[in-house]
Amino acid sequence: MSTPAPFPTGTILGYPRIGRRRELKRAVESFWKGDITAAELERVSAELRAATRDRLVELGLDGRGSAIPESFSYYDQVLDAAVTVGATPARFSYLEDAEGAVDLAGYFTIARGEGEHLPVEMTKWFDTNYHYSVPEIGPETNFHLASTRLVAQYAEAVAQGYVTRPVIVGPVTFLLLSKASEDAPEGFRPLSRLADLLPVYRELLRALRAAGAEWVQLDEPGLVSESLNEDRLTVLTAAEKAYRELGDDTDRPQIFVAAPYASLDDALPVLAGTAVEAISLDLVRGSLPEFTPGLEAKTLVGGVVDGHNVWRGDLTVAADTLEALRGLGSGAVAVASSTSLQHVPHDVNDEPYLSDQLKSWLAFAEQKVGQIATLATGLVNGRGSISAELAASAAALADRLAAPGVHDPVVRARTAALTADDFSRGEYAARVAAQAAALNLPDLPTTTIGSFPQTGDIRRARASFVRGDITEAQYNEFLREEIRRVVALQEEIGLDVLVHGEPERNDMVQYFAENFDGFDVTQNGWVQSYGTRATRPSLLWGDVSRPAPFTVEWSAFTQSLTEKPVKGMLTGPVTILAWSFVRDDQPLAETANQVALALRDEIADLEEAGIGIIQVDEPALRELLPLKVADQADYLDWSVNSFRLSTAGAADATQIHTHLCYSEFGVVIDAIRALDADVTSIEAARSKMEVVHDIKASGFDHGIGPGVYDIHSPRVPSVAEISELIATALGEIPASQVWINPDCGLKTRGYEETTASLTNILEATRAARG
Ligand SMILES: CN1c2c(nc(N)[nH]c2=O)NC[C@@H]1CNc1ccc(C(=O)N[C@@H](CCC(=O)N[C@@H](CCC(=O)N[C@@H](CCC(=O)O)C(=O)O)C(=O)O)C(=O)O)cc1
Ligand SMILES: N[C@@H](CCS)C(=O)O
Ligand SMILES: [Zn+2]
Repeated sequence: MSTPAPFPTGTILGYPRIGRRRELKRAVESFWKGDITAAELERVSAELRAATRDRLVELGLDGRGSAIPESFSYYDQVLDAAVTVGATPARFSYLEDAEGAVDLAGYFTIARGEGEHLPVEMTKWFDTNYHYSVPEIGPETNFHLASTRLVAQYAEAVAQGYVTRPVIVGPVTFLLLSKASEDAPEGFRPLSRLADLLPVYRELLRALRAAGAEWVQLDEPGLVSESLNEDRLTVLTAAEKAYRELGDDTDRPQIFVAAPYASLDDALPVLAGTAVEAISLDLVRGSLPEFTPGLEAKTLVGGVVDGHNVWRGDLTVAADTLEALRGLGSGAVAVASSTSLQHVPHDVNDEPYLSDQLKSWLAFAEQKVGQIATLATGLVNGRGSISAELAASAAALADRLAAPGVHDPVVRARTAALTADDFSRGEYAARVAAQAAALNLPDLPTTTIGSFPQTGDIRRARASFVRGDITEAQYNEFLREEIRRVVALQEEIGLDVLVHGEPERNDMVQYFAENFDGFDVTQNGWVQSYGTRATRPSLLWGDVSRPAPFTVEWSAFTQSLTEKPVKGMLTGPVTILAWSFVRDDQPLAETANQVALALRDEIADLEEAGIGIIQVDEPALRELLPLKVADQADYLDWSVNSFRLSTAGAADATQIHTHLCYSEFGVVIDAIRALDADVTSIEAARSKMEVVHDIKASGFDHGIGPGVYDIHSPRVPSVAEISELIATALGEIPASQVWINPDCGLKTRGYEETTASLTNILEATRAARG
């Protein structure tokens, strides 16, 4: 390498790519529908990328100094890496051209499936609410450089006048996040293919260098996690091999290894011993490392601006941390976001309905870039040069900590007075007897998870109401009519425990945030959840309480329509926290208990209104599990306790359900038992009832509804298939414990497949009862 360019003093690890108004979602979905061509989609995307680069320079990043990450993705960054290295699952090989490359349509087909070809699996990305497409790797995977899209994007930036920094998931993380392909032999480990994968990365790096790239970013969060399927020594050995081999190549851009979401710990000395030129440290989640030989030759990139949350934070603390980092080695220090900013919305100033005070406490992606530019100035010109910004940040933080609502004495008194009794219900045996007498349910009771299809009509009616085009009375009557239909449908199908279908909810967390004190919701604060789907995480800024009942009216109305028991439907405290941006000025456990008490109040009112079954959903229980093993016990303790606090006020005769999905729950099965819900419905169909073995092995003795219908696909399961799943469950779990239900809510499905699937479920259940 000739005269290496220095690492930029201020940078970010990645930027939201969906567009301020979800332009990418609209363009991609239009392409899927055939309304626009691939070329038109490429044009919209190129415009988005160009606008992002321009904006990042306006906000203070160095446009010619490799500070702007090329972190765009049409759908998912892991899928991008897979198609780059030629890892097309065998069932999609028909999508490949003679060079083994797939085009844009093929790329989406791998993500979404086609006909009989199931899509690649999707699972959560570290401890975030982002979901990636899981690569499938086997001995047969023919690694080769199959896409040079990243090189083309770099060239596009150059043509725009910039020198940017291409970003790709690094080889170790890529393999750690992969699963064994269908054709792989039992026990095959994707990481065993590292030696075959590295030459492809080397070729890609050479191509980027040839195009002029000074720096490339390889994302390696796999190195911070202790929760992936390989032992630590294997991971460290792989990291050493990967970065020694890539580092020793001379014809490459300088390598920046990014390690977000926690500290690198023992992976840091490993990287320090290789030739990579820069390493990022997540100094928000992780702590400052000790002096490590080898680091003096690297640029240490301090991730001091939280990429995973929206608070403005304390810039002085960030500046102090950077100083301490500088003290660690004699090399260069730079400032960055702790993670990619893909986890936060675009712009606080794009929120017309938030108060100026709340906005002054917040930093979304644009504001965070501004903070990084400020800290970079401080690194170069000294603290004095940014004293005004440091003072403004300190003032905003002081204002936040003293604001009414952030400390509500009534809420504080309530949590302070909690005793052990508040976390426990009566004996399970007594509950079973009381519920049997109250509910009179058949063997193998059938139910659904809560939501029925959120049709375009429902979303349009809500949009009309929000815009003021229809009155509240009109909107409510529309919802009641929807509920009448859903109840009639469930009675016709023959379900035993009915639901209202959740038509009034825009989102299972945002709806609660709108009805609790201590929260605000955003108008445009979209954050990508997966592919073209996004959510608007709520802002949990203050002490939480519930001013008035809000689900009771809907549940009571529904119960008035039927003789069958209606299940009230709440979102649990852990999930509300996991899917919101949560205040960072007190332990999560304290905030979780406040939310739990707000839910407890709602449960008391539901009981009062005659609702005998109440479900408290905790799909995100597994999601917040810390990446470091040492932190997991404490998390499971407070999360389980908050669920228990929310439900322990219920009478013995009230049947408490919970529901878990979106993860594999085997590792937290003891925590699930400890929730002490009377009935737990859990995603199982998608993994062909695998979880049932864990349930049996754990001695789980409460009600359990392993899902028999994979609601992630429009496929209607046949009676025979469902019967087989029921038989598997009954082979492991006593029939007296078993409930029959789908894997999850039906909100993303259409009515046709929903009706057909539920009808088949009932037919299979009747046969099993016989
Ligand atoms: C279940 N999951 C959830 C997570 N987090 C949550 N907070 N909520 C969740 O449900 N995390 C894990 C998973 C992630 N899975 C999903 C699945 C599906 C979506 C999704 O489909 N999102 C929609 C947006 C949903 C929504 O909030 N809708 C609003 C309306 C917003 C809107 O787009 N309005 C239109 C106008 C409507 C019209 O005229 O048709 C507009 O503004 O243009 C609502 O219903 O009121 C998505 O489109 O991405 C997300 C996560
Ligand atoms: N009650 C919710 C749970 C989703 S995880 C639903 O049915 O959509
Ligand atoms: Zn679910």
